[in-house]
Amino acid sequence: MDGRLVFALLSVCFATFLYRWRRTSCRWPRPPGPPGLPLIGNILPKQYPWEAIRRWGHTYGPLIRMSVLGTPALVVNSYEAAAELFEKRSSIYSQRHPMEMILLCGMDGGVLFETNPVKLRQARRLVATGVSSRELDIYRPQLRTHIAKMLEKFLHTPDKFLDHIQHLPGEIMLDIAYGYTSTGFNDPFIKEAETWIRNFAIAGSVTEYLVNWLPILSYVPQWLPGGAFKRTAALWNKQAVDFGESAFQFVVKAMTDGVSRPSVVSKAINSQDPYDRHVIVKSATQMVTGGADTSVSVIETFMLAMLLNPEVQRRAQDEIDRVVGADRLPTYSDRESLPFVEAVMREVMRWRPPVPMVPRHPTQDDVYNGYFIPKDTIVYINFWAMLHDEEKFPDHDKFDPDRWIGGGVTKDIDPFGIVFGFGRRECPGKLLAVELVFTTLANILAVFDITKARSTDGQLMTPAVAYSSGGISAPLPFKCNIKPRTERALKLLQETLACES
Ligand code: HEM
Repeated sequence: MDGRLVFALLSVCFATFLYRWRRTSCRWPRPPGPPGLPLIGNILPKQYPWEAIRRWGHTYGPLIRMSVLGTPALVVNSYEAAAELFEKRSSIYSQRHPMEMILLCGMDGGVLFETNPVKLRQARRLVATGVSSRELDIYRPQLRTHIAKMLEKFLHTPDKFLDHIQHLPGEIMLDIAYGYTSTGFNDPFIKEAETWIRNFAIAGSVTEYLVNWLPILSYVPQWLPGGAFKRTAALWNKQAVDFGESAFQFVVKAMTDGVSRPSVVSKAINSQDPYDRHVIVKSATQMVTGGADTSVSVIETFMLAMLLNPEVQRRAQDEIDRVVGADRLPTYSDRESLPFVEAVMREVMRWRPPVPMVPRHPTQDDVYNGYFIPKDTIVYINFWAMLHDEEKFPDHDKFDPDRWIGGGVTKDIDPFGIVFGFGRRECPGKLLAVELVFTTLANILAVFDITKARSTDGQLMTPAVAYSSGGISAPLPFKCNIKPRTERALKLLQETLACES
């Protein structure tokens, strides 16, 4: 080999070594963490990794260092550390890189994973202004109609209640994002959206795909054994692109034909301050996925909690009967007058937060509490650990809305201040989510009793509290009995439906 080439190579190696040595021999220690296996590092349990990491916190404290297949990661388990890093130091901790599987599936960019600051600002603006409190006034009647229609489905096919809940937020999000009205169960567009939502949740899971921790695997050809994930990614990529494009084109055509309805996308297309087309297409699809599965999980958790805690259900229903009366169904404007229903909603979010952890990527080296956090570490915010902190929530795994009655709710324990994230990347759909969830919960309570179902041999069945372990965690399928509470409640529902139609 040419001597100059050897010299150049040696120089590069030496410079790399020096750079790494300088960073690792930095005078600050790294945060503590569980010892890992050589090369493999730490092995995260496939089920509920956030709970395992919460328990590690008993030994290692609020910041936990891990390494998975050579990729360094840090998990923030406490509210105090999260508020400091993601709010006070948000200029360092507001970046989110797409995981490798998300990249392979073409689900990167948009509001969730844009790394270009100009496009990210556009994307945040698009969603934040699209579902601001002013815009919600426009969408409120649609929201109520969708909820009333779901209650009607509960009435006719109560055993399919999980399907009905699954469809509700997706239909609302398609309506708000694109002005699209679903034609029912077999609506092809809804099906496309649901496929995209499902694919997205799996691709973004911390434990589902090895390539998310070992990006070099993305070079494995599709046809090799072990390359199946590449075939999956190619299919999901096509589905993601097809869905984003057809949804966007639906709005463009409706606008051209003069029949478009108010929507986030039509508002963005008409904006005086123009948006990049890609930003609109990707951010709108991510709004659908960001708003759908999260809200589904919350409503399903509510059903499970009511089933398992009949006395809580009765107290919430009594409050609605007392405050709202028997002449109408509850609306969002009743929220302040229904403190126990509010406490139920708060406890649902705390007990089983739909998004247990999210990743961020510091854009520069940092030191927190005497610990060194290097720039390229993936930093996970463990919302689950914050909401299951035994010191703040005694008997933390018990569903107990009374935690929220009578005392002040400080920021460090308020689930509404935690489950939607922190700082500049906080969920931009928070207002919509809270309104959607509150209105749905209050209306279900007003119209229906939720009780245990019976098995074929007549025994009452108590469902297990078992959840999926993807990026968004939701109850595994369970059965329950849904019956209208009174003739009066039924009549009110029918009147509401007639009025909305
Ligand atoms: C109960 C329902 C919901 C929960 C628990 C939830 C939770 C979250 C969380 C934890 C994040 C990440 C925040 C962070 O990094 O700190 C997020 C981001 C996001 N959410 Fe929500 N969300 C919900 C509903 C919605 C709705 C209805 C929308 C519709 C507009 C939405 C759209 C988004 C978007 C677009 C992002 C990405 C923001 C960014 O990365 O800058 N979410 N959400």
